[in-house]
Amino acid sequence: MLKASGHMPSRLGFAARLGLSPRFHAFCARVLGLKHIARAEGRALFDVVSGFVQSQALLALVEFRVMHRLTDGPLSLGDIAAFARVPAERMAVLLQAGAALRLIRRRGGLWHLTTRGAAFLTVPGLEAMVRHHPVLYRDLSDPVAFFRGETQPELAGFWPYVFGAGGAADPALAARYSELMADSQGLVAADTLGLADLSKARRLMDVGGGTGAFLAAVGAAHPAAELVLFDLPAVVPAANARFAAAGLAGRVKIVPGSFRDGALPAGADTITLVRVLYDHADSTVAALLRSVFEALPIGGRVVVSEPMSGGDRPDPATDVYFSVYTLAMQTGRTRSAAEITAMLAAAGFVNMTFCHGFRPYVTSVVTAERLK
Ligand SMILES: C[S@@+](CC[C@H](N)C(=O)[O-])C[C@H]1O[C@@H](n2cnc3c(N)ncnc32)[C@H](O)[C@@H]1O
Repeated sequence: MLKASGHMPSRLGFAARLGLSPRFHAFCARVLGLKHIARAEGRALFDVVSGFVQSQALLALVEFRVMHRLTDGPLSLGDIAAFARVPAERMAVLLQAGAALRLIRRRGGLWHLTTRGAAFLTVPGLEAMVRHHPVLYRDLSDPVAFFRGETQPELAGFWPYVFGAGGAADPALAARYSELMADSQGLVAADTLGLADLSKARRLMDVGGGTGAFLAAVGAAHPAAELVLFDLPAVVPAANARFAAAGLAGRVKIVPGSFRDGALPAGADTITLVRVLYDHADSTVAALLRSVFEALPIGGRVVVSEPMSGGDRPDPATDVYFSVYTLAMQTGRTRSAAEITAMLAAAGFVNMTFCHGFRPYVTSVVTAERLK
């Protein structure tokens, strides 16, 4: 335990040395201006300390379908306790927590849905993500052993394709993870199309395109582009139905295959990799980027879209959530734009551009060109 009044390592920065001094904290608590900063910092610190309880309270509200039921109108504590089959005094604690998280609120003795609670229900993929979290939560139950690499995370089994095409041979499993991905693809597609100008793409191939949600969005935004979907054989059948429903069946070619097992099909002038790189180890990504380079013509362009680490400026969303999530997957890694740029350069690409995401926890984009 560090004693503030005792010896302090001289290599500590000035701000950290101040932060370790109880006298400095006492001083801040007395001085107007500094007092507000100290309180805000204290709150932020407590949010970090209590974050796991917040997310478990949210999961309970979701599993009891409290917010869903409130979309039909306000309800009393007794009604909610009855349909959730929870003793009223315990449900009162959960509802109070939900109100503190601004997901619901109490007015006139009844519980109502708030704008934030309604947004939670309507943002595609958010509820599915929360319901999927018990797996990640179990994986992190012993964080010391987890970070030492002494555990066998369950998440690695949830995303079996990261170990090779054979891992995704089970159609039921493939359908389960494809659904989770497709649910959240709406936001990713909207932000990717806002960050990268794809208007010049004549033939666009989406590698690791899942069930085609991104290509459907590209097809709607760019009616003249020809579209190609490349993904594992177990994943692509579900894409047919999506393209037929979107009236895109005639414009999309589906190519089943694994980018680990050989060259990518040539012919596209633009190749997109949406939430693909962060699933895989550096060696797999290096080989994939080289295959993308080989498949593109001179003048061709690659577009990488996924949540990225903040690198030198750590990002509270991506560097905590996605970095730990991809670590639990065992093969994945949440890379910064600088790391992705360096890997693109190593594959032969030039003219890299980085478009910082509007919502970095949804996606950011790096593009690059093949010029020789
Ligand atoms: C995280 S999902 C992203 C799906 C989609 N791009 C999206 O953003 O919703 C990764 C995708 O890469 C595909 N994938 C993984 N390994 C692959 C491989 N070796 N060859 C082709 N596709 C692969 C998976 O099947 C999956 O559809």
